Amino acid sequence: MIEVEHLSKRYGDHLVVDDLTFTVEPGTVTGFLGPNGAGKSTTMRMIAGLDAPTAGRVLVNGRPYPQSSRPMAEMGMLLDAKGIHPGRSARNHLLALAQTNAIPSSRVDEVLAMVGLTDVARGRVGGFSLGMGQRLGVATALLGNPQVVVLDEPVNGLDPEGVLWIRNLLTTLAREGRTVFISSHLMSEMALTATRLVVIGQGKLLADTTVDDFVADATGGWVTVGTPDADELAVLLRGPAVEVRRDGPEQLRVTGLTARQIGTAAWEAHMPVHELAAHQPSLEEAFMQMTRESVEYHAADPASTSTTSTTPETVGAAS
Ligand SMILES: Nc1ncnc2c1ncn2[C@@H]1O[C@H](COP(=O)(O)OP(=O)(O)OP(=O)(O)O)[C@@H](O)[C@H]1O
Repeated sequence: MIEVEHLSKRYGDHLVVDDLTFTVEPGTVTGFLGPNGAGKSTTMRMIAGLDAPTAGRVLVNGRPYPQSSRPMAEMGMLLDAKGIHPGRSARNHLLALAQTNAIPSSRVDEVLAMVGLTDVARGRVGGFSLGMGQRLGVATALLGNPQVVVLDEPVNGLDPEGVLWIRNLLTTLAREGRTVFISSHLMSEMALTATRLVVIGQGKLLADTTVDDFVADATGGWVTVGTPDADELAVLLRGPAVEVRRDGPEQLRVTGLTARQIGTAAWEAHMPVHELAAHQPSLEEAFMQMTRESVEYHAADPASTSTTSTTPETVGAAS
């Protein structure tokens, strides 16, 4: 379990993490979301004890992580997959870590097999692709068979097969009762992998909920209604908070009412309905809605910037 309690981090006059409190429970994959610069990596670094909080604290399995006597068995982390010496082989990198952490060397071959690097384990890490480096980072995180796994952007650089692999791996780790905390910019991936979400914006907690509730709470859903009485039903349904749009000769798009309310209204008015389909916003749409106010780096409208130069901020568009 990871307990983040009133955690803050200030760099100069910039409050990068602002009084964050949340708990990451064992047995589930929890996604960590926020626009660029929201403070996710800084929070993960404080969880790892790599950055000292300005205020508040983080407990990993009940105590500050730097106090752990068996750190690699307590928590495995992937924070920067590039932080491995390029001249070393993957196997030697893992062996060195195993030796200094009292981990049997047989575990090295085990994790190499788990991440699919057995065949290239004796090759120099400097020659690895981004995806291979990412796999080695995951192998490093899992070396101590940790109870808590924290991965910053684990999907980065992985091909579709790799994405599927990491999704299955994370789900299996959670099913084994471990605490799994991952950040990702890929919303569709997060929707498939995580069951809980912690969302932050400008360092502040915006949501700590399940993926299902996060999407259900977002506005922007609509109901498609198919009926030969489209004009009459549109008149019946329209109201101050209800918008009805014609999508086809026998099709309406209704916002502001549930499928159940529409079905009941049509039935009471004796109007036949041959299609009634509720559309929920995607996780991506829900995320954009929630974080719109706290996005630090907005992409400029291309139409309005066609004659101006592009600044670094506009390149780093919010994802
Ligand atoms: N060592 C540092 N010194 C000063 N400012 C920093 C430092 N580290 C991070 N920041 C600032 O803190 C803010 C949050 O950065 P952080 O990397 O934690 O965000 P993030 O949510 O991980 O972003 P991204 O999604 O782009 O990776 C940014 O404005 C960043 O410039």
